[in-house]
Amino acid sequence: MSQPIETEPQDGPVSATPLLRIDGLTLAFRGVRALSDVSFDVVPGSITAVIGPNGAGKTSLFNTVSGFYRPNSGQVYFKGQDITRLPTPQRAKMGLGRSFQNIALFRGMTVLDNIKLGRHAHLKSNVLDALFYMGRARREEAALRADIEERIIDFLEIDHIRHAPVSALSYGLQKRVEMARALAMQPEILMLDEPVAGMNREETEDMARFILDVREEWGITVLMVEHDMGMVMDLSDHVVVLNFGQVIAQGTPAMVQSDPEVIRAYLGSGDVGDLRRKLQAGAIAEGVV
Ligand SMILES: Nc1ncnc2c1ncn2[C@@H]1O[C@H](COP(=O)(O)OP(=O)(O)OP(=O)(O)O)[C@@H](O)[C@H]1O
Repeated sequence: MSQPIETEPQDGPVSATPLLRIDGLTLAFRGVRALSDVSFDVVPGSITAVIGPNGAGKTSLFNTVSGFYRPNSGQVYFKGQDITRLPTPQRAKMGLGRSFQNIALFRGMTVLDNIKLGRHAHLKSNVLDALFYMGRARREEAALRADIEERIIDFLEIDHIRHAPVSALSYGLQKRVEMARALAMQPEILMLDEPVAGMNREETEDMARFILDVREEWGITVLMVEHDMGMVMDLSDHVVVLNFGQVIAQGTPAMVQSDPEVIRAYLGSGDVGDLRRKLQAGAIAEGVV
């Protein structure tokens, strides 16, 4: 039985038990090390971003945390419990929700039906549970579910498309529906894999607002992988930088933006994107690289 974990005592505000702790994760594919001894904490109520050049290991990390990959070594703790060996659906039931880099919706189904699918993480799964899960309790849960779905639809401003097939929607709206489905799982932590990839400026700003509101209004902790540096730096409380499967820096956006190793990693990979633009007025101009 795993023991609950606490963070090291810190200066400043009272330290909280991390909602998610990544502890020494190593993952290799036929000799290729995708992750090497990766460790960091996600504090409850935070927005934490994982960034890094192409091939740095971000998706591998997400897949390991959500249970699609088994690490070669290291642990993942969620709410103080070791979930490293737990199957994906059980992680979801515990409150770990995620969206995918490439939209994973049922394209022929309506928006509402896709959102309803999110609830399956909470369906009773064994026979005894099913036998007791009848009558009043069931009706009450159905009413509660409908209420949650309505709140999500309202929150994400997708009422006008609730009966539209997903395949008829713009890319930006599909990403929003994917977020709605993840919220329907009633997660405590929402893992977003490139939430604004492929979006235009307006769609990106909308999504950024929703991510902030998910934290502010719903109290959900957010862990995201994102290439859009402007958004990462604007939204995040904590940024973890991966390069070749290793954590090369972590801290506040201001700290990682001026970290010479981070700048070198991005410049070296050619995957500079708008980091260069963001940094030009700062660290690069100051000659740290
Ligand atoms: N299923 C797999 N089989 C073999 N190698 C893999 C697999 N998935 C990832 N890798 C390798 O692991 C390393 C990390 O890849 P990963 O996709 O996690 O990086 P990433 O940071 O998400 O990249 P991107 O920003 O391009 O999405 C790369 O060298 C990649 O080729």
